[in-house]
Amino acid sequence: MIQQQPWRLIALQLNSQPDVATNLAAIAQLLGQLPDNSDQRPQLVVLPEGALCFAGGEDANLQLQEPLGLQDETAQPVQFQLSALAKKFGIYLLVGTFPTTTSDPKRFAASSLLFSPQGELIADYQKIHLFDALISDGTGQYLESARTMPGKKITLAELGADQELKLGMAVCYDMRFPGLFQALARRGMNVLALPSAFTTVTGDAHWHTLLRARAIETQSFVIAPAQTGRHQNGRETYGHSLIIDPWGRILADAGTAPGLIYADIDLMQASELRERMPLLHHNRFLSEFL
Ligand SMILES: O=C(O)CNC(=O)[C@H](CS)NC(=O)CCC(=O)C(=O)O
Repeated sequence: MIQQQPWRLIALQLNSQPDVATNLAAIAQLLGQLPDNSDQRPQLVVLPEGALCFAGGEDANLQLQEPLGLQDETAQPVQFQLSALAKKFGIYLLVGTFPTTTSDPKRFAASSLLFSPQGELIADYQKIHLFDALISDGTGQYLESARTMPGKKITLAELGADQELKLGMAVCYDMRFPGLFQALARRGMNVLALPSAFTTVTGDAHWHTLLRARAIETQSFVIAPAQTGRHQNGRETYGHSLIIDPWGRILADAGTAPGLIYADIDLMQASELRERMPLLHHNRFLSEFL
C-alpha cells in the first residue's frame, strides 16, 4: 500500500502597508481564522511577496532589513516574531519576502523564509529575477534592482514527517523564467510556492496562464499568494491568490479581497501523474540539446 500524504496548503492574500506592526497584526488575525483541522493535517501557510512592508518608498525595506537567521532577537526582531507565529499556530510558515542584509549596504536580498511548526528557520531563498520593467499602469517604471541584490541559489526544502513535501521556492517575477522550475523539478519538487505582488495590468494578462503552465509542466502543485488592491503609494496589485493542482486545475482563487484560501491535497496525485506521463524522462531538450 502506498502511503497517503494529506496536506493542507493555505495562502494568505494581503493588502500590505508600509508599517510592519500593522502587517504583522493582519497576518496574526488571519492565522487566527485558520479553518478547522481536526484531522491533524500538516499545514503549509504561505504569505505574499512584501508581506511585512509594502509600498513604503525607496528605503523602507533597507531600514527594515535584518541579517538572515535567528541568532539575536535585538538584531532580528521581525524574524523572531515570524518564528513565534509559526510555533503558536503549529504551521509551516513561508514568508515571501523579507529584506535581509547583503554585502552591499545599498541593497537588500528579497528573502523567502520558511519556518517549521517548532519555529526554526529551515530554508531561505533569495529572489533571482528582478522586476525592472516599464508597465502601462499608474506606477510605470519598476526598478527592483536599484535596491535589491539578486539571489544566486536554487532552494528546494523538504517538509513533513517523511520529508514528503518537496517545496520549490521562487518569487513573483521568477515565474516568467521556466528554466528555474525545470531545475527544481529535476530535484524532485512536488509543490511550488510563488509568493507574489503582481501588477494589475500584467496580472490581468498573464497571471493565471503562467501559473497554470508552471503547474502543468512541472507536474507539481502551485501555491501563489498575492498582494491585492491599492497600496499607500498608489500602486495597485492584482490579487487572485491561487492554488493549482499538477493537472493545471485551479483548486482555489482568492479574487480581489484580502483573506485566505486553502486546499487539501494529496501528494500522490503528482507522483501518479508522473508515472502515467513521465515528462522529466521524456525531456530530450534537457538531455540532448543543452
Ligand atoms: O516592491 C516590493 O515591495 C515587493 N516586490 C514587488 O512588488 C516586486 C518587485 S517591484 N513585484 C514584481 O516582481 C511584480 C512582477 C510582475 O508584476 C510581473 O512579472 O508581471
